[in-house]
Amino acid sequence: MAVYTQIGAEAMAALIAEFDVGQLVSAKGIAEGVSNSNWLLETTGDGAGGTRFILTMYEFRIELDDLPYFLSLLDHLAAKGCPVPRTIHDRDGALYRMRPNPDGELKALALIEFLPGVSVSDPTPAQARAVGAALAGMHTAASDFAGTRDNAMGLAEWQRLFDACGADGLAQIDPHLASLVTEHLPQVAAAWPTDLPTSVIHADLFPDNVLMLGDRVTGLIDFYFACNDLTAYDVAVTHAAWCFDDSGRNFRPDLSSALLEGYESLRPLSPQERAALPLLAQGAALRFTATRAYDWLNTPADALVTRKDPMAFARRLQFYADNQDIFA
Ligand SMILES: Nc1ncnc2c1ncn2[C@@H]1O[C@H](COP(=O)(O)OP(=O)(O)OP(=O)(O)O)[C@@H](O)[C@H]1O
Ligand SMILES: N[C@@H](CCO)C(=O)O
Repeated sequence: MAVYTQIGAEAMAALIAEFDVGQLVSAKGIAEGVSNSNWLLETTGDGAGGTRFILTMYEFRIELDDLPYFLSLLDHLAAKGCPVPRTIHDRDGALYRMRPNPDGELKALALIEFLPGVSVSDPTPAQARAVGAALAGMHTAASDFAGTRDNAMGLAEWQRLFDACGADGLAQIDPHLASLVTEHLPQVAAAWPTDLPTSVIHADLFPDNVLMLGDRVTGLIDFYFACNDLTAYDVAVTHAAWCFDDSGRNFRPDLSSALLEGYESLRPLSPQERAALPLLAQGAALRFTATRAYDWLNTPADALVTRKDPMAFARRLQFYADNQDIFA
């Protein structure tokens, strides 16, 4: 569940009155997600258009200084026709508001447009193709976005997270994990490209961050890892997230070709980008192995969240290292 902070009906109505969206009709906490508290709101809907909105209270992990980047990126992409929720500005034009939670801690809150659709758990090639095209559309549409943000989840951070886990911690997860990391991380780091095109990237485009109706992408959400980095790395992250079963044991070549075809229908990869994909995909697998391993060891047993299996991405790492020809 992800509603960490309770907001009473009167306080919610008063908060919503700060936006030109009509009066509050209902507010329901959303169970999905782990980082923030989210509510689905329905209003009588006057000014800003629409009657359904997502209210997010930023609880952990997000730096306040990064919020203008994330929220104005949504506006930029939505204005260019990408299936991305726009930010509803308050009556003063602000992208977010600050509000004390019941413990008196100031928290940031933002209202964004609700988009229809569901997250698929067993994608078809047609859906993978549509996701590839939506990713390319996003990269292209962001090319004139003025904001910049470094990738806080880049190579140096993977290294830091693995170090924090320690060899013993990694061995607790799986006896082979430490040697897998020691074998691949230095090689990937040494060969990491520096001369490929960069852009705004989503950096976490997993199926649960894509809303779909049939074969159509209706929403790209959760831009809270978005940053400026190698464009092809985002393709690699999306590939790692979409082209295997959850356990990482079974690669799906049909989804892989569909995703890449969809991507290249809008933004063809350069020969250099394509040649780098095997390495970038190993990097993507290392990134999610690192964060999942760290969370595995550091999430208290009574926490509300379900830990995600690091080995699902360690298996992808091994697969990408052993099968570099899949991107040829
Ligand atoms: N704009 C939107 N339109 C419709 N539903 C949305 C929208 N934004 C978020 N949601 C719903 O809220 C859920 C949680 O959102 P989100 O993934 O942003 O939360 P989070 O706490 O940041 O999650 P994560 O665990 O991925 O860090 C999503 O799974 C989706 O069901
Ligand atoms: N999408 C990530 C969580 C957010 O970084 C994962 O599945 O590990």
